[in-house]
Amino acid sequence: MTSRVRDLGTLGQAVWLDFLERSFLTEGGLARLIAQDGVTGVTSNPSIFEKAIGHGDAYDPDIIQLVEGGARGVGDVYEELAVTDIRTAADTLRPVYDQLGGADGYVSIEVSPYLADSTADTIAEARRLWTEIDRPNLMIKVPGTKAGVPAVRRLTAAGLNVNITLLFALDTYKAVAEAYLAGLEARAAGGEDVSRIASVASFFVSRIDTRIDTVIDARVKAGDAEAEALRALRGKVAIANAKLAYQYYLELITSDRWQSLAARGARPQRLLWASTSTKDASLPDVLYIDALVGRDTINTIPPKTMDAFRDHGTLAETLVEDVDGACRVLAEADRLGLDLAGITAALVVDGVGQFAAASDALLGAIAEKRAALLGERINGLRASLPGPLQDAVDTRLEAARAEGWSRRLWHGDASLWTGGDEGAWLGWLQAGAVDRIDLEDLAAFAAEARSFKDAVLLGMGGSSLGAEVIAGVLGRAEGYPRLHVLDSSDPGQIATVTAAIDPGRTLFFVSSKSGSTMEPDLLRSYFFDLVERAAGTGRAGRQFVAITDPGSALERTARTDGFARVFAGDPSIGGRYSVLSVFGMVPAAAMGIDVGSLLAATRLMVQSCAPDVPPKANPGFRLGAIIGEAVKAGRNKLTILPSASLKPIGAWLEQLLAESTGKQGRGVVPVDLEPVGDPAAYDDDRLFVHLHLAGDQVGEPGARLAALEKAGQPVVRITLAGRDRIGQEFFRWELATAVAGAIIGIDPFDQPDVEAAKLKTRTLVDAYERTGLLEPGAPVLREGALSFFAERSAGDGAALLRTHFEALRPGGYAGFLAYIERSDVHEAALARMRVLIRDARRVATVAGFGPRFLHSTGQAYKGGPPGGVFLEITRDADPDLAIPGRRASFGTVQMSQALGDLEVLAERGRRWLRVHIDGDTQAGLVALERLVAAALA
Ligand SMILES: O=P(O)(O)OC[C@H]1O[C@](O)(CO)[C@@H](O)[C@@H]1O
Repeated sequence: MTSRVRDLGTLGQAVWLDFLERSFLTEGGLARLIAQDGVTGVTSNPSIFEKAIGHGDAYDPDIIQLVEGGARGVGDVYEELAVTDIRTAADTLRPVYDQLGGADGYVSIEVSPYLADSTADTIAEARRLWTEIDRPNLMIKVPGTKAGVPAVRRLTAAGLNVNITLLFALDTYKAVAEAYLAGLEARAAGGEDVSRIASVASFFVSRIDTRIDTVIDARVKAGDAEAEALRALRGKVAIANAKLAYQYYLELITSDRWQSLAARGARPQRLLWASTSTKDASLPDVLYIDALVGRDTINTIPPKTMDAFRDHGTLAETLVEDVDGACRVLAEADRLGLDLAGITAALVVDGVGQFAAASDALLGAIAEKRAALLGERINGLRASLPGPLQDAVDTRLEAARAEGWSRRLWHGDASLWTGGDEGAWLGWLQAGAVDRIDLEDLAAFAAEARSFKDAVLLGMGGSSLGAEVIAGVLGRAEGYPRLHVLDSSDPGQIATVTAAIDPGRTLFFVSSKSGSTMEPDLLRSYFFDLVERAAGTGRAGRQFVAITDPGSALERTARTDGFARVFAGDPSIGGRYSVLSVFGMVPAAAMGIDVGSLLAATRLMVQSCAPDVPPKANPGFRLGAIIGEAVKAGRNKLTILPSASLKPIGAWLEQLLAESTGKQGRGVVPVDLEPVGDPAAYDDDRLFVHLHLAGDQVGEPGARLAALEKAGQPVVRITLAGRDRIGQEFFRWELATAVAGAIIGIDPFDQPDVEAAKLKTRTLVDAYERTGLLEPGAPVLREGALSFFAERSAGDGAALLRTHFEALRPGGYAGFLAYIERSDVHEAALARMRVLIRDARRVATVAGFGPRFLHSTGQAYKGGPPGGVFLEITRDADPDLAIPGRRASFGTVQMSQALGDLEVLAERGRRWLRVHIDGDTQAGLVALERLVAAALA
């Protein structure tokens, strides 16, 4: 059968197919084109795969199999699918390749466009694909970028077939041709065979005209004096450019340099015309086939254009016709100021961008299919946002995609944040990885832990909050110790834990990344002494376990005191990001929790947030964009509304968000444990996040969310199908916080304002050790059991409180800093006062128990957004508790912390008032509540 397409071969031009798709391959489409039209090759690119895989359901059975077969990430899924298709195409073309002795019969696959700026990464990926696909008639496509050209030389020298893509400019083509020659020469110099290597230089044609003609049309429309001359160049420049490239090729193959390689059997690098479908409907649809026919070249043609050529193409060796005319076209373009060099340079950048966008679309489509397949195995997220916020989030996600944020974040590119040392603090990204936690060792440790009735974890902030969530949400398994978290210097709180345990049958975790935090150190000495007294001198160590970063003071103490175990943290993970590392997993194991399956469930989320998942399809990025854009829109009070079983996650989220983002006068102020109210109670500074565990009652938050949503408040709903999905939220929120930090423009891994309060405390405690004195200042008022400390007096207690609350402004917030025992009763008393203030003033309210919050939200209260108005509550430590070997008691330490905290708040210009309770704390709180109500009335 005759075929006009096949006849191109008689003129020395090979025809390749610029298309690939699974069913087309498996149903014999390619084989038919080979047989009927003499097609001798196939090219693919990210856009082709996007069209093939990203739409419809042809690949779904494979995707299901891949996802179910090992919960793989989307990049892996894509590659498996692409590799399968490329192998099939290569095998279909193999007879052609064999028949032509390797002169043709190739199929091309492109390295990831994300690597276009890195020579080393391009080389590594090309080699990986070459080895994985393992076909002699494979070509690896490398972009003709600055970084791509040196890769061509190295890959050619290594014996790979290379197709250099995205060539527009003659100069780049010359550099690429040179790289091929140099690569072959390097091989020849090493005595290696050069006869089995093929290469093509893919010149993109129509895109040049599209750009130039747009400029021409604009100038003509604007009444350019040269309108006629400009119009005459429409649809001509790209072809002229290609003709000159071909002239260069003809020169090159006659050069001595080439001839000596040819004598060794080397094959010339053929020119391949790509982008040959006509984009401008006013030009002939076979323009870029008809005009580019020449010996030893290739035209890679999309199916529709091939059909058109088959129907009405013209067969003539046009490439060498009227070369002078081509020179004249380019000279005329130059005279008319059409900037071909600028346009071709921009086209390379654009081309990489387009392929990256296609890859993103494809990976996003796979991510969506994967998420649908995983169903409830992955926690859901639904957001209902007011229009402008939704628009800002969408714009951000698209910008983040175009700027490669996901990949840059995973690669530790600090320019996403402040360009500081952020890249050194990303160890948590790997924390969910299988090999990071020694599961066998943890299982052995869990078996040892069974002999204890209770476990007490001594640690602050990130060194305890994660473990507390795990204990509260997952609970201990039968036969394993009950976990008590002690993150306080409050004597009452310490006494409560002490009373709840049998010191001789309790395991103690001393948990501190830095190993130098004051509270766990004091608590360690207190409990060590207690156990020594119960178990006998020299025997306490076996009940103690340290979790700390290598080389810390705590590690040394643990060795000296004969601790049973020392678990080493990862110094590239900051405290608040450490829950999926030993800081959360070791206590989890002690509670009999199956850490392996917790991490396996978590990994589904990690993979959903992987670098190759574009931001819009990436659950962590989506949440981060919502938080970051909400902050930018003034909605910086992230109000946490968990369902009953998830309540403990609030404190962990508070630290993560506040300490990470609350600095330089910006960031999130998390609002936890504030009872949910009616829409009228809220201003427009909120973002509500509801976390719901399947099986929990919808309850208060759930029921009121709809009303809030209706009132135009932004509401995010996160759903967990099971308790073991809690790890997914740890990871999602860590990533979201890092993303929000990038949007807000701060370093989410430091805590610059925490240190100040620590220093003040230390000074006060040290002074006390020397003098036995702690000067709490003189109250401006005593009223019943309450003493008021303020900058100035203002009448009675209610009046003082009224003046205090009058400082609250829209967008500000009221804070309770309670240096009292953390208990349900106290929490409820604070909650009642919070509601009074919120409903009276329409401001957000926060509350923290001291010193616990100092290691958490304290950062944002001091360094974050202004507008905080703080009421500090202290009380007499009665009974107090002594600290072994120290003059200062726990009560003294706690009071020093309260005073140090206030000093720093005052220094930072925050509004403050301290109320000290004499005698019974509960009664004092009741009295205070009455005064607060009166003050707000
Ligand atoms: O684990 P460490 O070093 O004892 O620190 C405990 C907590 O204290 C802080 O450093 C704040 O003081 C937190 O960032 C941290 O999570």
